[in-house]
Amino acid sequence: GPAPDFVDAGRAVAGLVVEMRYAGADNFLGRPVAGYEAPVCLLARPAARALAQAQAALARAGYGLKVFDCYRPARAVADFVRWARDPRDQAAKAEYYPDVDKGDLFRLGYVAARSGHSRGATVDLTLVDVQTGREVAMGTPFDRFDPRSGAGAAISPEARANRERLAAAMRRAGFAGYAREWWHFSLRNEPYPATTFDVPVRAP
Ligand SMILES: C[C@@H](N)C(=O)N[C@H](C)C(=O)O
Ligand SMILES: [Zn+2]
Repeated sequence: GPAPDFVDAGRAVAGLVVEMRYAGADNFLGRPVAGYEAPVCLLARPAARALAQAQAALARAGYGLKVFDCYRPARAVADFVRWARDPRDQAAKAEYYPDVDKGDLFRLGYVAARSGHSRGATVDLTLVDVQTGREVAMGTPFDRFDPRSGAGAAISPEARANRERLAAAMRRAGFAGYAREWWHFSLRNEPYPATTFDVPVRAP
């Protein structure tokens, strides 16, 4: 199909912290994921623009955004699916899915077999304190596949306020959250609502 109009959000969004977890080994597979050839955050142009709006609004309150995943090629999702079918490989279980069977991650909605990330307008992200550069408390770490990562979980008042601050900024910029994962947001008005892309993640 035609090449999507993706931009490097690390360049397009002033102050954005980029930590592409699936390009390295610190993720729920415990190894780099297929299709991530460079640790860059690619997003469809209107999604990058909306992210810049959220980042600018948060900056006025002393916060910034750190992204963990952006555009995700279809081959990366296929890698997730293959990995989930191999019960012998549990390298990252203790850190990422201590209380769920890896074979249930799709059925429980923690990982999608057809992901909005592959359309280039979905991001996984958290808040950082601009002064210290440190991530704020969110109750659970990114990609902890557990009910405590979802809406209505019993977490500290501080973590609840931080989740709400992130969600409010993203909402105002045009993104919708996801009830099971505090870090996952999709642009409501997607430029490619019906296209799953598979071009690898490379520095543009
Ligand atoms: C795997 C996790 N970071 C995520 O993005 N989950 C949603 C459901 C997805 O895979 O689209
Ligand atoms: Zn996500």
